[in-house]
Amino acid sequence: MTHHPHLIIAAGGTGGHMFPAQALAEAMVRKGWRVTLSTDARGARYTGGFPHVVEVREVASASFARGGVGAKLAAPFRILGGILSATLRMRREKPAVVVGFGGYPTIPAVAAAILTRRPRMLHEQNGVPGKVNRIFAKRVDTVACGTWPTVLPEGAQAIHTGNPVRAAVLDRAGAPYTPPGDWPMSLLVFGGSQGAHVFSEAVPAALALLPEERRGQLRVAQQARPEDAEAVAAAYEAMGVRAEIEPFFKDIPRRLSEAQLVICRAGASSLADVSVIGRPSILIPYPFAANDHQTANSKALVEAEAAIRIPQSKLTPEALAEAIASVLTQPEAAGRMAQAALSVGVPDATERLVALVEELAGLKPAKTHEDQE
Ligand SMILES: CC(=O)N[C@H]1[C@@H](OP(=O)(O)OP(=O)(O)OC[C@H]2O[C@@H](n3ccc(=O)[nH]c3=O)[C@H](O)[C@@H]2O)O[C@H](CO)[C@@H](O)[C@@H]1O
Repeated sequence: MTHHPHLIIAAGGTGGHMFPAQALAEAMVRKGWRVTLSTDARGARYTGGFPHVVEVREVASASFARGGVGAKLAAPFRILGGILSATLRMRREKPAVVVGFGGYPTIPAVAAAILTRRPRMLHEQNGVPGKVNRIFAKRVDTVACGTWPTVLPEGAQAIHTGNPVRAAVLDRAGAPYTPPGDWPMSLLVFGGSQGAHVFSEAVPAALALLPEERRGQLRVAQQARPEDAEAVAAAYEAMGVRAEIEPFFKDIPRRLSEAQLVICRAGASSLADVSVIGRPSILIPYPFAANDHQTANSKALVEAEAAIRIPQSKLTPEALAEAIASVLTQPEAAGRMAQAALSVGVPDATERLVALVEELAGLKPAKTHEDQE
């Protein structure tokens, strides 16, 4: 019987953690590894997208943040129980590597890897780590960072891998950018996976301030929550702007590649998409994200002068209109922004994660920090 190295991937039950976990799982399965996913019931629902050879191991979900008083009191015991059974199992199984992607459901597997001294790493998607990754950051061999720089506890071993993006984004990586000119200009507006209510008022109000002839050249595609869609469509129609309004665009990669300007939040995957394809952007970080991590996420693009950041507290129609006009009326500057975005993008994030896993398993010589860019 051939020996397949065993990778345990632990990921919390939200798209933000699951998506990069899935990208790594697929790549490792292709390499002939046996992959086990450790997640909770919520995470198990995402696993439809995982390669079927991945074995899903559900852990009792025990978040301190959710549930009633009874659930909160029981949470530490459930977590301890989870750690204990994961530890006993890991002692038997001796996985080659354990990778945690963040979230409460990763506690048992990552803690067990620490207790049984298995090679282990974390992947942190955001510029400020979530609670669980912050606790474990110094007790793993490596923290692979989706966002660079990432604020980590002192002493943690950090390496920049970027956040994996989907195949449809990679197909358009660095697609030639058409700077704004006299032809129709496309403006793409989207929130995170849920959409952003503020954009439904702010963007039409900003476009209303642009000179009429400029407005006439615009083609807007805007993600809006279902309850806002009608009002947004009516606002654009009233000012003669051609607009497509959808609750969720399935073809964001194509739309990004065709956009002259993107207005979005600063979620980790959104920024990975924008920077791998390479488009100028106006970013309005979601102000209630834990530890304001979206502002941290946007740092690299803003410092590279690829993006204009407007804090939500300063998001007036005037400020947004000024930012939009500054990109759309300066084709050369817009072209430079698109190029600068590419310098932040990491199209080979999945390969970088794979290389780290192989290195931890002792299958590849360790890279020194100097080898990194
Ligand atoms: C509100 C909140 O706390 N959001 C968090 C959540 O992001 P959330 O999952 O909301 O947002 P992300 O930016 O990470 O991902 C959104 C993904 O959906 C795509 N998309 C979006 C709109 C659309 O119409 N079609 C479409 O395909 C985007 O291109 C992107 O690939 O997890 C991320 C990763 O931990 C964090 O960085 C975010 O801060």
